[in-house]
Amino acid sequence: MKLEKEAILKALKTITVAGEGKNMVESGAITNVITFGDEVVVDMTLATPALHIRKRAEVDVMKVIHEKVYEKAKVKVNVKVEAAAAKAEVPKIKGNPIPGIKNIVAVASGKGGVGKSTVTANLAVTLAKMGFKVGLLDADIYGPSAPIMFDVERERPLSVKVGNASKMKPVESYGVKILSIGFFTQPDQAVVWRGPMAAKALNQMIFDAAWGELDFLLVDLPPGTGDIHLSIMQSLPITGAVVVSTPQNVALADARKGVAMFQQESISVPVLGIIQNMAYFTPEELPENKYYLFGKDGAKNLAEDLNVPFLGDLPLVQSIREAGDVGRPAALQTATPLEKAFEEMTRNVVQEVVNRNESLPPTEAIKITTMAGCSAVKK
Ligand SMILES: Nc1ncnc2c1ncn2[C@@H]1O[C@H](COP(=O)(O)OP(=O)(O)OP(=O)(O)O)[C@@H](O)[C@H]1O
Repeated sequence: MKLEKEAILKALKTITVAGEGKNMVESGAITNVITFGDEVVVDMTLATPALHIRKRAEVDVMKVIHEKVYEKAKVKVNVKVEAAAAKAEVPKIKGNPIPGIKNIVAVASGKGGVGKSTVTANLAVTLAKMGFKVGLLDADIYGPSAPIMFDVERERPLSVKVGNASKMKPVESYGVKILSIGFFTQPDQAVVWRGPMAAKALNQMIFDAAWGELDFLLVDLPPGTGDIHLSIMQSLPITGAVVVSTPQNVALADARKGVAMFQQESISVPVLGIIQNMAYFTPEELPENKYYLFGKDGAKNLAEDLNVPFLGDLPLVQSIREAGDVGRPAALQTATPLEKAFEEMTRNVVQEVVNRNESLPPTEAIKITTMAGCSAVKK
């Protein structure tokens, strides 16, 4: 099938970029269309840096070409954001970037127990396998699990000299530098943290630590949308947030709140996307069979509904749980379908970080000084 440029342009004239009156061709958003056989490359330039609008425009272009021109067309959309327009819309940067740390990615979940820490651990080792320098800050004050998941329960961060200062050296496992609130508590003791105490401990793990050069610092947040989340967002210029959810309705309702927390005007942390954990159950002996125990595609539909990227499905399999319990994240098992699933999810996260960094300036560590900021989050 040979596609005609004219037919593609005609189809593109039927859609608009969100928030713009004219169609994509007339508004000048489409800057070039090239066809080769059944392949189409569409170049677009958008005036808005908003990730969800870019994503929507990309999806709309693909959809309209498939619907109106050729359903099997191989479509590639290159989106550029006009820098001048992008700068006008974003706030001034006044946060404290952490020297040496390029990207800070927060991993959150609305509901507890959906596999946020498991996903973070596997994301971390997959990034490390891909050659990135990775750190993991386990900020889950209610149930720090990184020490178990990385088999470093008995280790403690050592003190090292950096210049004249004494700094905490993260514990390293599988190529990931780790600091966890669990290194400072007794495993069998219930620790009740007051907000300011927890914030102080976290601040030390962030700023009094010798993280060195990192491409990614993943922050495993506690479940929910509470005080501690605010403390972290006040302290850290977070590049973006990933929200983990299962497809189940109760988890989705909380994931929606999680996304809303990051998108609050007073917080404005870009949401890189949603990961669907426990998307389906696959028994080890019947790897082709999928059972949708918690419902099908709930988190995927939520991502679409909220106009945020969908970052991938992870199955519910016994080996993920076992690997977590023995302290060797499942993504380290090579040549398995699971490794592939973790790699795909990780590639999507990296791609969204790249997209985000191309379209927005660094996030500022937010300043919340009034109770209004807090109550807004608890809505
Ligand atoms: N895809 C999966 N397949 C099998 N087991 C999983 C999967 N994801 C998570 N688990 C298991 O589910 C349990 C909860 O996972 P995890 O501790 O990662 O959740 P969490 O959301 O971080 O919980 P918390 O609310 O305590 O922070 C663990 O036992 C973990 O091994």
